[in-house]
Amino acid sequence: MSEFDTVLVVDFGAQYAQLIARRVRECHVYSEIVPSTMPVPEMLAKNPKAIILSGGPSSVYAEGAPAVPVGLFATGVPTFGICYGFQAMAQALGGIVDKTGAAEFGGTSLEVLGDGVLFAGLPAVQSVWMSHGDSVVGAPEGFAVTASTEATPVAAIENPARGLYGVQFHPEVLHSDHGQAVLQRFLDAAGCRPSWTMLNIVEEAVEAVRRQVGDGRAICALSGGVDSAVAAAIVQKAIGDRLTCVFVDHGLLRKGEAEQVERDFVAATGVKLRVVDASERFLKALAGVVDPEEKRKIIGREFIRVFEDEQRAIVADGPADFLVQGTLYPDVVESGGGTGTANIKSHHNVGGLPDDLRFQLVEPLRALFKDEVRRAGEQLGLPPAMVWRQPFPGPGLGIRIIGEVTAERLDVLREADAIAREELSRAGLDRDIWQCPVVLLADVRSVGVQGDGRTYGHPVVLRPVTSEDAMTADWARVPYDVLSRISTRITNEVREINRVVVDVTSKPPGTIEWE
Ligand SMILES: Nc1ncnc2c1ncn2[C@@H]1O[C@H](COP(=O)(O)OP(=O)(O)OP(=O)(O)O)[C@@H](O)[C@H]1O
Ligand SMILES: O=c1[nH]c(=O)c2[nH+]cn([C@@H]3O[C@H](COP(=O)(O)O)[C@@H](O)[C@H]3O)c2[nH]1
Ligand SMILES: NC(=O)CC[C@H](N)C(=O)O
Ligand SMILES: [Mg+2]
Repeated sequence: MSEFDTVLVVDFGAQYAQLIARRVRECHVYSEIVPSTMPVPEMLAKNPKAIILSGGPSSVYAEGAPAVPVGLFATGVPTFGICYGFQAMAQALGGIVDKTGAAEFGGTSLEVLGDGVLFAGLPAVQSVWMSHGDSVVGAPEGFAVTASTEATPVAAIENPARGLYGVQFHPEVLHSDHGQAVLQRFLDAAGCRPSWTMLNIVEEAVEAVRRQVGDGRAICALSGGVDSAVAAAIVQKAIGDRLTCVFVDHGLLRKGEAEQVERDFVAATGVKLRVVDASERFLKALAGVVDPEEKRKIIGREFIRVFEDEQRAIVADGPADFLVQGTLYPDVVESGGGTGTANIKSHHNVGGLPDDLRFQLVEPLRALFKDEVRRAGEQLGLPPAMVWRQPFPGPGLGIRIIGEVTAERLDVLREADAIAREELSRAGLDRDIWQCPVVLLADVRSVGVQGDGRTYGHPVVLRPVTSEDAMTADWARVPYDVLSRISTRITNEVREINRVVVDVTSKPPGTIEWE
């Protein structure tokens, strides 16, 4: 018997399918996503202890709407439907789903009815987060209705004898006050043991890499950030010194970054590291380019070209056909890589990869969120400074210069960025702030007065944000005196900049980076 139980999340095209999986993992039960088109025997091969049906954009009664996989309810595996998944379950079992005109979006008050399993011991009235236009108007036979809202009389149903449960609201979002508790009750009812930890995922990942790479060789795209450091540590455990890490100085790094990464990474891990100065080729490729997606694609392509050169350079050692990247789930979903999700921006390591990629990718963290990766990093014994380092995007300062990227502009931004980082650290805010991009509006000028003379310089934008996982973010309330010190120092010390502004936009609607 496996040491831990598995819960499958059947994805009907939800924005937040991974969020469901992650909430299950927070209950110490392993969880992974499968597409709703996966046949039931394939699901059973994964030996699921329970199944969760996700939300999705379709209406169950529409033509071509994704349906519950045939035969699922006959398997006897306890199943929990959420939103679309709830509607699909109700319909499949003979209930009635319709567009009632009673749409609910956002916070909604839910009234618990009777003594069901999912709401046991929870408040009789609670706030839940809704996002639906269709409703279950008739529960299937054998099911009790266990909650309702003003607009939705059938807001939750259950048939504990069959292990089937469904809710109209989204327990996975933090805005549902007792969402995590509802999920926990389902997992308990399904008999899932809380025995899964990050250690399991590390061990599983090491095993999977061993299977994938066999006795081959790999190079790891190493950035000094937490994601690639954890990925490298996992792959090193799997294949030892058949791994070589490659850190690319693309000229878009921050002040002192190349030296710091080279020094600290090798000291902390003992992994073989090659540092490549490729700044000239990146700058050349970016000359004249202003479109963000174009920049991202160029950077993604140049990265790969550098790795190919490196592959040839270390070939004396034997060929390295595998490329390890610290890709996380948000990189994938924003690049449009989820089932039916939109392309927001092409992350260089996913949507920015060239079509003629010859490497086989090794991405042990592709299903995880940053805070989960940090926990894995701690389990692997990486030093806190590495585990807690703020994220810095692979395309670097290239996507923080709005306009063409040039060597001079990079120098200006590097100085401003170094000052902001120094002052935020000095104020002890590193752990409170997720990250603080500094953005140079290179094509914008404004009039200033300095030393009794007129200036006509550029603004920089400070973009301090707080976040749990980079999927959503809020602007950080940095104390005024800290902002004031940053502003004064930047305008005093960086001649080209005569104005500092603060970005007070959450995500959504803004993204964290400006491009
Ligand atoms: N300068 C670089 N040299 C080599 N590989 C890089 C570089 N920058 C990014 N990468 C690769 O791209 C991946 C994605 O970058 P990303 O910034 O999301 O992750 P990270 O740098 O590892 O962690 P963090 O998000 O904390 O910065 C990295 O994990 C790494 O594999
Ligand atoms: O490796 C990366 N390659 C990229 O192309 C990329 N674009 C954004 N980011 C980082 O991802 C998080 C979410 O950023 P956005 O809100 O701007 O999409 C934030 O932490 C960003 O810094 C990137 N990381
Ligand atoms: N978020 C969802 O799963 C929505 C389900 C369905 N499309 C509705 O509007 O009711
Ligand atoms: Mg990074």
